Amino acid sequence: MILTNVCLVRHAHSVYTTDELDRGLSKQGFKDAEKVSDLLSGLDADAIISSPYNRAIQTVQGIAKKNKKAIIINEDLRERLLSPEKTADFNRLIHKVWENPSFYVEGGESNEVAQRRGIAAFQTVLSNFHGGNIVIGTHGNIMTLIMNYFDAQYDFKFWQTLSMPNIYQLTFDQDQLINVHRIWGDREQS
Ligand SMILES: O=C(O)[C@@H](CO)OP(=O)(O)O
Repeated sequence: MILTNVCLVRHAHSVYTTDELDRGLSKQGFKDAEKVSDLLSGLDADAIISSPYNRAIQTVQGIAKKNKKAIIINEDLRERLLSPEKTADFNRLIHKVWENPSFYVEGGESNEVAQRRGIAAFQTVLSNFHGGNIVIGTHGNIMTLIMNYFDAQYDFKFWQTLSMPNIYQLTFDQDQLINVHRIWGDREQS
């Protein structure tokens, strides 16, 4: 049996602004990104991949350095776009998109649409690095949607429990998810 391990890393803390692309980690975020590197230091990573958003890149920069790997940017691992405008009622909208997978606001992505592009990217990574250890720097919603595709227990409630950062290791036999292990533990909670 040839197993592929994928560590999905939800980025560390970043102070929210509408600048999705460039805003980086906060002071606490940088501290926690070091803990991410420590926790993953035993992993002999074959590839470090990231969303193009700075906060995701900065979270996996340390582990890329340790493994002497350049970070591969994958646009389709960016966070799902809830709305192109700053939404006045984030809570209402996030509930709505998770209640109804095809619901979207003009210019935004439904759960179905975001999951489709996240999964397409994820499956390409799985086949390109078959049998390897992969680290992916990404975001809360798109990470939950990817995990949800393989196992429905990863849902809105799961997303609500995800701290910044967080790390889940998914183990695959071919394209079958056979194990999920949370690597970011209570000891590391910030
Ligand atoms: O935008 C952010 O900093 C937060 C919002 O909660 O996380 P994510 O990128 O995982 O959506």
